[in-house]
Amino acid sequence: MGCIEFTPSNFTHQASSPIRSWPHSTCMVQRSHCYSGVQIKACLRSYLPKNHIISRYSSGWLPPRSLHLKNSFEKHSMLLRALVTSKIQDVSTTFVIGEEKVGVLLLNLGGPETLDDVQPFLFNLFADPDIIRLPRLFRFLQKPLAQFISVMRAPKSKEGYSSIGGGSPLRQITDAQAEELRKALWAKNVPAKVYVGMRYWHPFTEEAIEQIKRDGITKLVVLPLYPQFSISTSGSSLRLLESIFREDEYLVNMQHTVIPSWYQREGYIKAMASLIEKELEKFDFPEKVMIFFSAHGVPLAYVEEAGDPYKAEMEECVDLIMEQLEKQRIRNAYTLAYQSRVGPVEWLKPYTDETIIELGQKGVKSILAVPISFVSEHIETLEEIDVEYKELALKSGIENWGRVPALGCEPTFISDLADAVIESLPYVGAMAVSNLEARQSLVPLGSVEELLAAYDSQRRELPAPVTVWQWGWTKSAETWNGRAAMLAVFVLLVLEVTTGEGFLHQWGILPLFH
Ligand SMILES: C=CC1=C(C)c2cc3[nH]c(cc4nc(cc5[nH]c(cc1n2)c(C)c5CCC(=O)O)C(CCC(=O)O)=C4C)c(C)c3C=C
Ligand SMILES: [Fe+2]
Repeated sequence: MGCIEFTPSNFTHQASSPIRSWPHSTCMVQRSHCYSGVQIKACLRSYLPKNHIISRYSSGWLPPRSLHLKNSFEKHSMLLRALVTSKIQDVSTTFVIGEEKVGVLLLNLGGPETLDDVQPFLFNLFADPDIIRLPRLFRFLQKPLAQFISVMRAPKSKEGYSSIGGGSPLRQITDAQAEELRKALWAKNVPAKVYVGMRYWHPFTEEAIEQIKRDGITKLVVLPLYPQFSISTSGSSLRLLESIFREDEYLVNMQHTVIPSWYQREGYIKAMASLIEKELEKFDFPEKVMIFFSAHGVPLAYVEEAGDPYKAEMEECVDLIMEQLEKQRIRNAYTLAYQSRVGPVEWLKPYTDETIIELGQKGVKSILAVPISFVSEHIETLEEIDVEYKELALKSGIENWGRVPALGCEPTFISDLADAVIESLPYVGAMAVSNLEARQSLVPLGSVEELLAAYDSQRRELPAPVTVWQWGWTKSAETWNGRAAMLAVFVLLVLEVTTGEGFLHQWGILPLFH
């Protein structure tokens, strides 16, 4: 076995945190393929930041997982790049045991821990312009509107949360995932610290960032806990992070990289497939069960007008899981639908509830629901799927219902997340790869700013706000609730202007117009 050796002479591009004692690193590249030395050098050059020196090339061999990628040097060079990345164990260790301190920031949504938290949690959610984006002229209404909607929705949301034990389990599960990820990283010789930053509830992203600063982290891997990217989830968290980074001198100089989505990773796909296989075995006739992937929806306009890659990533993710199941000789029928829509605008279709009814009408007797857009149990698995959809299915003629648990701390999954972090380490602080490379690489990476620019290059407006909300759990209430909401917002505005008191004054917005 030969090896490729290279010496990263000066990996950093920011003078504030140089790696002063980078050792001579050796990277093994397996060879069973026809690369020429020139090709491998070219490949390494394309992967490494410009100032890296490839000190010596001898030979290498490629591992089996590359063999299906035939005939394309471009593909091979990508693969080789990924291999180089994943094999640099000694370099990764250098990141943390040298003068650098590596942190991993897990981004998640957060959830109310008690019933009293529900309304303020909802306020934070609806105050997010990536959830409701008002036309520029009406931006000043964002907070009053969020206050209004959250107050109106809170009673029904509370019902939901009280039925699952009085609060969201999200914090507890995410903390456990962080701890398991930390252990997995240490077991792989990467002694990093892992932080949790929630978008809408404690521990808020701001709190995590404060801790990161106190700990003196110099290199940060940002890992949203959403397998697929959506403007409304990872995008929103990253946008917030971007604004925090911009305003803080320490953070501006801290090197970071982002793993924007990871639904395509082998470990994640295998973990999902094995959970599905295990649940299928609980049915009397496993091969007759319809595998029903149920993803959280987003308004259709996010995908069609704002360019959200969520739907495409979701569909690809389902295909990959089904391919994996096929390898495990499981060839069940399957379908993908979208749940949890809010308000009367059109969301991604088909809708989960309508699809369940249709399947019942077509004579399907057994369904295994697979929550696919989130890796923790939460209100929408524990209440919506386990209670509402199950009930609907049974009413629609489906006799057998099962549900795949969320991944949580499943070891294969956590170990794969750790690998994703390790593979991303050489990118930390390196000049970002081009958009093309980011899209093709096994772990697409880039800085927060570049990522957001790639997804939202012209800062296009997200679709018109969903101003008409449903705040009941039932769909039939939508229209009237929506009309009432519009009327109430109108009355609210009239009162504000005529009395000089109200939400806008409270937030110091309206005096601007006096
Ligand atoms: C990938 C997952 C999610 C997407 C996409 C998403 C988009 C999205 N959500 C709302 C509105 C609400 N979401 C709520 C809770 C909630 N949302 C997700 C995930 C995604 N949301 C999770 C995991 C949770 C549950 C958190 C928990 O506490 O367990 C809620 C609050 C619950 C309720 O009252 O129904 C709202 C409201 C919109 C509008 C949106 C896309 C624009
Ligand atoms: Fe949501």
